[in-house]
Amino acid sequence: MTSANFESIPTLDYSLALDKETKPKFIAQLRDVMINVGFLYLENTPVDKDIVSDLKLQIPKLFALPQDLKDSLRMANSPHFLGYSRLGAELTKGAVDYREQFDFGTPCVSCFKPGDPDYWNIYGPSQYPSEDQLPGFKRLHETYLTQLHSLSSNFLQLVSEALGLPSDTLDRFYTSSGRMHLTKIVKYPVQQFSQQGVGAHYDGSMITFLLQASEDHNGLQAQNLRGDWINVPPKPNTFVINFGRSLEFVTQGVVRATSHRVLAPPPEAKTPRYSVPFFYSGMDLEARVDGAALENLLPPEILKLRDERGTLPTTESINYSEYASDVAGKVYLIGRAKSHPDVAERHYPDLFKELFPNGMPLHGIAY
Ligand SMILES: O=C(O)CCC(=O)C(=O)O
Ligand SMILES: [Fe+2]
Repeated sequence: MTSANFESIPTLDYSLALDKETKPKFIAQLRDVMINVGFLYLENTPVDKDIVSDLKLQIPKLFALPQDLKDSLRMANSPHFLGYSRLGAELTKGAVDYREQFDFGTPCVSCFKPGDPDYWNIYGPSQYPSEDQLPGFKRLHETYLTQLHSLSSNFLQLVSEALGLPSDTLDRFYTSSGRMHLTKIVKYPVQQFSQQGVGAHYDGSMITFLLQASEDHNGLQAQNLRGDWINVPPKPNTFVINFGRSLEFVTQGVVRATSHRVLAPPPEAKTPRYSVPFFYSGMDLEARVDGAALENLLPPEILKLRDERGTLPTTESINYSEYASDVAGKVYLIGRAKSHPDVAERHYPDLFKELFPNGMPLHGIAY
């Protein structure tokens, strides 16, 4: 068994899950890791290695586009919170994040109609540089997203099985085909002084698949049950998987949403750090993912493992607690609005006033 006070991040071999003989071993390892650690490296996935290496080559070119072109794709254009954010535009836990990023969704057409709840407007089309500006990028990235989407839905089934439930149990939160999953392409430039790349937080998505696209950079850290920060260094040919608050809520705390953060590269790093998180976040907008959702389904022996692990006495992350009372779409919108108040002010003025009664914040709330 791994310890909830882990000192390093375990690695799971996805190929074990694809073979009938070895699948039970994989499921047992996954159960242990998702209850005690909430973070893992996944190796031997079916994601095409050539697509991953082509994407890694394209990322510096994406950020090297002229600043006015990047600004023309700014997130404030988009009610779906998709687009470009300049360095320092995002806030986590009351402080500026030193990262520059593009947020994209899996291909999606907005289904929002006037009169719908405002959170129906959070899924919609992405803003890409044109084919002339960055040849091949959109097609490559969308192919990558298709593969990550397929890996996510297969992995979610393994999570259900590791909970001792039928493999399609968690699919009920993702029933419609038109949902959008969120991804970011992120650049953390070298900083002269110690700075947060992104502050301590939980993810809201059920599962996050992170590609650490700069092989030689530390920076990502996960928090164990004692509150210590543990390095999650890049490991070639793997994805880092972590679980988010919606899965923690829906499993009544069995699966750990693990607090994590990124330290910006220090001057000796010399080069920026790049990363690509893919959030399996496109749940049904009206889904409730509170503890009642799977009530009476979770087997007592699984709940016992949770109780033996204990709960977190110390954490620096407190976000996404709204899952206890609001539907998934609303919680997603609140999280996005708190991270990007300028987008919220423009496209969701009523919500902006509710969240920021004193006007545009100098510092964000805990997202
Ligand atoms: O860039 C990373 O390595 C992690 C980013 C992250 O945790 C996030 O965007 O939620
Ligand atoms: Fe995260």
